[in-house]
Amino acid sequence: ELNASAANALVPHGPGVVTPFLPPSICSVLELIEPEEVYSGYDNTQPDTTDHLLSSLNRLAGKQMVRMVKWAKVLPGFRGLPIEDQITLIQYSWMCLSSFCLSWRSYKHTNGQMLYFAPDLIFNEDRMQQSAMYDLCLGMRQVSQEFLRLQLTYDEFLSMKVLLLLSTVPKEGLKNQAAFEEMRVNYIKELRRSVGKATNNSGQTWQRFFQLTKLLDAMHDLVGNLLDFCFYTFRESQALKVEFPEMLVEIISDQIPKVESGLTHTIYFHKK
Ligand SMILES: Cc1noc(COc2cccc(F)c2F)c1-c1ccc(CNS(=O)(=O)C2(C)CC2)cc1
Repeated sequence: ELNASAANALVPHGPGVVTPFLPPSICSVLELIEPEEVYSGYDNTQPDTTDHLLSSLNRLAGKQMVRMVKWAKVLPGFRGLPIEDQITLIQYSWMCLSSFCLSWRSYKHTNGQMLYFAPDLIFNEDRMQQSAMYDLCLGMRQVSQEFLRLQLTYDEFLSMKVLLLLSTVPKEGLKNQAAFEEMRVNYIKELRRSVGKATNNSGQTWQRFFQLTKLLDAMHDLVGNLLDFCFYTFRESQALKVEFPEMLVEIISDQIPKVESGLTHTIYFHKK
């Protein structure tokens, strides 16, 4: 259907001369709307105590969330969903999106050696130990090392990220389930196109598509553990002296009862 619309989008300029007007490709829009990197404002003069590290991560997450919502609002197809569904999808997937972007930055900037939360907040081994979530950090680092092994391309990363936004839904379904499913199918096609470009449409395309969809499934298991840690830290934030910005308080308070009463459903590409 893109070809048909592209064909009749040919703009005639006088007899016989036709200048093709092609709508921007989805991947070029995704590149355009991708948010800039965010600084954490980490105070390096302070000791790397657990509460200082985690409070700084939370401040950074809050800043990232503002940009994530702005990104979703200009994401092709997302505006067409009912506002309640937009809020639900962002609320259910924010940790997954945040972690996936962390893996990409860690891959791009440190070749998967460290966790590149922000240009001014990079976790080496010591900080991972100090953060009280060493295993979670190792899990995230493994994802970025998988990006390195696969030599994940930017376009593959961008279409995979949209699929993560569209992977956790209410068990009882969204307000407009059909519009959601159409959007999801379109971004699966977009991922397929990006993989085709990365493999020069060789026989490797389907194998790579299989590997990338396996990687997306693996994100959910890691993020489930992250959310558990998040909900625990949130509940004990006073005792642990870990600060949460207003943006996160809002999202987490809304999300905890839904996750803990089993109202959320994660869409996997592959059977367990
Ligand atoms: C910012 C940011 N860039 O990536 C990520 C997600 O990835 C991880 C986050 C922490 C440890 C990991 F190993 C991750 F991989 C975030 C992020 C930071 C804080 C919170 C909410 N706070 S929280 O309770 O979950 C906590 C972590 C402070 C304890 C949510 C996301």
